[in-house]
Amino acid sequence: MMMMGETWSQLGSLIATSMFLWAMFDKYFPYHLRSLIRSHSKKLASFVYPYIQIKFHEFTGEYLKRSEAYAAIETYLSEKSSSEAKNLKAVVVKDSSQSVQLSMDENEEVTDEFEGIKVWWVVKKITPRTHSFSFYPEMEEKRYYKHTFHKSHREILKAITVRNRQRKLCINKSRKWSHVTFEHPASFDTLAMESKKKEEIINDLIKFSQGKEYYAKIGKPWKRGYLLYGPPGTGKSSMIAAIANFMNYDIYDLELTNVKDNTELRRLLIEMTSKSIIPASKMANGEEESNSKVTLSGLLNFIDGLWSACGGERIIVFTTNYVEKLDPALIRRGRMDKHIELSYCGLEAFKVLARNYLDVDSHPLLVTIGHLLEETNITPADVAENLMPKSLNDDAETCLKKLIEAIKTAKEEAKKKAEEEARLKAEKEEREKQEASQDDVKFDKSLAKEVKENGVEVVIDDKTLAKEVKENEVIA
Ligand SMILES: Nc1ncnc2c1ncn2[C@@H]1O[C@H](COP(=O)(O)OP(=O)(O)OP(=O)(O)O)[C@@H](O)[C@H]1O
Ligand SMILES: [Mg+2]
Repeated sequence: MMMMGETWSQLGSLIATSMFLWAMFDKYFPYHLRSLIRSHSKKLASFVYPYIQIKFHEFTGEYLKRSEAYAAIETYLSEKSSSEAKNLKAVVVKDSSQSVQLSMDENEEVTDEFEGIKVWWVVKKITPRTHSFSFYPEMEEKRYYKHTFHKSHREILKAITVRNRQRKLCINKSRKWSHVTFEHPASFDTLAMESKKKEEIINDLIKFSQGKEYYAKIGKPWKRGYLLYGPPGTGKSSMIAAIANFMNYDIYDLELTNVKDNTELRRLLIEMTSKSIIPASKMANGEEESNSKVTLSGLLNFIDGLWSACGGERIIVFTTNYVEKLDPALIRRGRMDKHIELSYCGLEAFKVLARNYLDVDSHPLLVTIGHLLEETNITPADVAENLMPKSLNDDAETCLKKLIEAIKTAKEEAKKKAEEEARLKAEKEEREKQEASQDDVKFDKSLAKEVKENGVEVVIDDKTLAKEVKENEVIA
């Protein structure tokens, strides 16, 4: 640590000397010689100071908002600095806890290792040179964290930054995309579904992300369509978030009812960046199509055409609660390459939720719940809701018992619903039967009337009618 500080101060004086020499050169050397020296001086500077520095200022923007990056670094370094740094300051955390957090004092330096790369952090303070009197001199001081690393790591850090870059959630409002930071915590780890199915999806995504050359070779656009289907609350939206997080993609949540016409749709689609995912859904009754000038099938057709012309990887995820009601043309392979069913909660999915929500890996009640889940249709959303502790006294066992009760209730309700449906079905069938026989009577009566008007005797049964008709024909 000391060594680093010393090296920097030596470098500082070396740079000051070169600045003086530079001014001399600038004044006395001819232009072409100056430009030659300038090009070499860059190499020299990077040779004598082979480090890259990044500053994170505490206050940013027009309204001097406290930077989230600065706050995050402060929190991150508070633990490190309390064991390493000699000069610390105590800050009261402004949340409900009102706890005290130790952070680095000005000019204090902390060494850190990031993915095997040595980096240094130092906090600096700028005090403005002002002659005016201020009641709050500390308000005018500006702090920043300086992050230093060797320039040989530039590429690796760049790759890490890309990997950790913040994802965007874009929505189309008043003809343009506007975005907020996408911070959904869903991941494949937290997604409740069978591990085999999960692995299959992950492998598919990895294969797709590595497929740039392959797609180019087979002459297909680098895009993939997923169809997620299943009842409400089975994790379709959660899976879209997990895919975006896993792939590091931005989400373009296209609201078709906000799109004026096809020209606007086309422009919005072209403006989408690479590495993006577009969710689309269809309601069962086609409601969206009546409200919107552009339709889902229109969107899919555009995507087929437009995305073929733009490079870059893109995923479209289509979700529905009613796969059986979809037009097969919408979900044919090539458009929706992989069809994934999200279903009611089974034992394996439940175990993911129990680990997530209660930190429970094994418990005697899991067997009971497993049996109950086999006999009952309950969504992961309902299971999750029941697993969540609702009061300070709720421990894992209380929550599991609550879930057992909820599954039993759901089972009971499903039984009642099935019985009710069976009763309604029987009633309907009975009604239809009666209506059919009334129709027969009506038909017979009108036939009888007609026959009578034509001077033929009333006939009731089919055989007699057939005979009568035959005879009439013969007479005719
Ligand atoms: N498979 C799952 N794994 C983890 N959590 C889930 C899962 N399914 C549902 N949940 C929980 O239930 C909530 C609702 O789920 P989600 O929004 O993903 O359902 P959905 O299938 O998209 O429903 P809808 O068809 O109504 O859009 C989620 O926020 C999550 O907490
Ligand atoms: Mg959803």
